[in-house]
Amino acid sequence: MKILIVAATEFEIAESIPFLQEYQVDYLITGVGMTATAFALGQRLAKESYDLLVNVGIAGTLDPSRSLGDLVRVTKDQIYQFGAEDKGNFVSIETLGFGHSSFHAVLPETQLPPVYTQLDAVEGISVNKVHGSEQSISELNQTLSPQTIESMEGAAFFYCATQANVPAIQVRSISNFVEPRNTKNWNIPYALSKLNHWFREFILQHRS
Ligand SMILES: O=C(O)c1cccc(C(=O)CC[C@H]2O[C@@H](n3cnc4c(=O)[nH]cnc43)[C@H](O)[C@@H]2O)c1
Repeated sequence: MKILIVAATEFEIAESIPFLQEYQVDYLITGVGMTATAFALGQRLAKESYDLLVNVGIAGTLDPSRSLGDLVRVTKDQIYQFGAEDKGNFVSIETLGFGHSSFHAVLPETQLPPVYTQLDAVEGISVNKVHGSEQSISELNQTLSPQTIESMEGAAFFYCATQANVPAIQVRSISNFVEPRNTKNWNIPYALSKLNHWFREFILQHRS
């Protein structure tokens, strides 16, 4: 099975690049955000065929019961607030009739290994602006499930995979809580160490 590992930045998968080269697993660095992700992945999928796309990265969580470094599988991801404002109300892109905002993981026909299936399944939102104020976070808490995670790429990744009809999964390691901005509370090195360990194990289990 031909796998493509997709990450926003090289930094996020740097410690595993020698491993990916040794096991001849392709990887793609897209750049941060939905636009960069869609362009880079769209270009790659126009040239190469894959059996499974794996989006890996870090994320914030709304869930106070989580620990930094927890790994989650994202089964559904939405482009957050994709639509229009109508005075005080939000009108979704679906209601406007211009498309979709939510996209899903699609599993391949062959069973994925326990290292994936045993992860907690959560929903994600993809944003252009990381939430970082009491007011905007309180709106999130009123409208989303408490387990929701936030990234800047996930929905674009699922969108591309859906358009290209390729199975795709997304796994994120929690680097921070979605809270009023304080990056001193983030633990990116620990989250990345857990993430890299996870996807190396995923590749090994998947091959055996
Ligand atoms: O503002 C800073 O100083 C800062 C320092 C390190 C990283 C950032 C990011 O915004 C990283 C964005 C990057 O990581 C993902 N990510 C991680 N946590 C979140 C989050 O709470 N909300 C949205 N995205 C997050 C994201 O997918 C990007 O790839 C800032």
